[in-house]
Amino acid sequence: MTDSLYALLESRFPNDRSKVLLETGDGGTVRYGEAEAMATKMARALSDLGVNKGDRVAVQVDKSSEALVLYLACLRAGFVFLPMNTAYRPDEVDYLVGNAKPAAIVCRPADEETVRGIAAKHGAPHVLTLGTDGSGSLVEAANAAPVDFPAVPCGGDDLAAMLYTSGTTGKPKGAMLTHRNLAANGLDLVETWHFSADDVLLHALPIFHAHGLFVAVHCVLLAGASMIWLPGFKREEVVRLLPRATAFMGVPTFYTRLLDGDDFNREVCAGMRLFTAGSAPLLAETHEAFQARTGHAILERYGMTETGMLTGNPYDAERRPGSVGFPFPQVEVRVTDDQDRPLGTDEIGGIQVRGPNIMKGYWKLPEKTAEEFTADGWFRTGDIGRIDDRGYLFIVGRAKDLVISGGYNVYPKEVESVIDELPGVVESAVIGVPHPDFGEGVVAVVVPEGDGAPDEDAVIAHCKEHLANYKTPKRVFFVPELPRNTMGKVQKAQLREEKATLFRA
Ligand SMILES: Nc1ncnc2c1ncn2[C@@H]1O[C@H](COP(=O)(O)OP(=O)(O)OP(=O)(O)O)[C@@H](O)[C@H]1O
Repeated sequence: MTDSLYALLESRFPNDRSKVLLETGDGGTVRYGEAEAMATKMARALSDLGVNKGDRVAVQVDKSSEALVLYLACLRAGFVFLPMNTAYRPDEVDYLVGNAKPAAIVCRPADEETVRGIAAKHGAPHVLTLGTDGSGSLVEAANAAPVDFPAVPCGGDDLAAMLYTSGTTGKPKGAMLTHRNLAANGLDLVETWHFSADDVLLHALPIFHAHGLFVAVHCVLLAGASMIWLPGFKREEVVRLLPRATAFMGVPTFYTRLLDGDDFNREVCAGMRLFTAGSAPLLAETHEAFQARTGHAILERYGMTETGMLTGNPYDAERRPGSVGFPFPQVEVRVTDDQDRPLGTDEIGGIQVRGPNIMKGYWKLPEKTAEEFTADGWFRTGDIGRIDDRGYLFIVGRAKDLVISGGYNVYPKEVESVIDELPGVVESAVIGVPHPDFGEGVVAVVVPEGDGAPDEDAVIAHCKEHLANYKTPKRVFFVPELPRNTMGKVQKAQLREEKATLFRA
């Protein structure tokens, strides 16, 4: 008996292994049977080097079909897959390698020399390379290995993957995800979102993050479905290939970019049954514009690296713009006060979650882990929200974004919503920056649209009309666009840094 995620996935693979698992945008294909055989050979090659069950395999490579096969190989062998953001610079890789102590590092061929230096410094025994065209020493070693490596039995509690998160608040922490965590969440999603063997998912997300790696890939594998595998999000490619797909998963910026041209329309989406969004809040107006253009209501869901997916708008009932919907079947969600006491309908507090999907803890940080869980096993997400009388969850902000001005709590999301109502405003980001009197002063950064955009005084006047004075921005700045990372998250830390000395005498 094994609770290995690999065993579960394999049990769901189509009987006919000649079915296409993925197709690359330029017509190349990988069949289920080929992926299985190659994963076996890669597992064998890494194992022959001395990588053992429970060892971390750190990976910083561009998206390719081989990179996906490497993930499967690690699951098969019981290695802990540790994907790294492709944008990480050597210092960041150095930190992660020093912290995670991987037995092997797989990197882009061009980074080999740098990574070898990092590996030597931290005693990581093996460095292998993987290029986007299937080149590199990892594939060479796998090609030379026999198709002979029985799947390693794993317990539900054994680690399957480790993803580093929250670089925005200090040093990144490794979220330890077990076979049970990933399996439970994957099964919830496949069922809730009605994935079947007939689905074709257009995959344009990165795979170093939970969204593209777990949410998207597990839905496909657990349903025995297929995917079109793009190296990244390119608007023209997505518009070209959508007519061949049934499902698409994106971060909000994917959707605003798709809407940015008339060639994206109902016809392109005729065969689609599901669009999902997450990783960052989807603006209600994007949701509405998308529905008007395509007839599809984007299904917004909410999750975290540490927890997998937590809630989502319903598949069969109303998908409400601005809400992140209901808990997935195996997930419990509550909103609490500072003392972990559950709050009532529409009361705003910390979002806490519980279920088989919640991580085991932060790697080598037992104290930090203990802080994030209540005594009875609820995980503190750090997000702030409310649940309405129909059970829909709304995210109001993030605890780490909270601004405390003159002793009062200001939830940036509330102020942003008021500013965003103004004609001529595309979107806004509200931050707190050091202020000599108030501790923190509220500052708004606004993206204007067209000629009718309001000026600083107009934004402040509008806020004063709808919000208490302490919530009203003291200053307003205009920028052509907000700084975002690859997952579409607004980089508030960067904005705070830019404005850090604004109120200094
Ligand atoms: N649909 C959504 N609406 C609003 N916020 C969301 C949504 N989905 C995810 N989020 C936000 O993303 C957070 C989870 O993001 P993630 O685990 O990627 O790391 P992070 O905390 O943003 O930090 P880092 O990117 O530095 O790792 C959630 O806690 C929530 O704040």
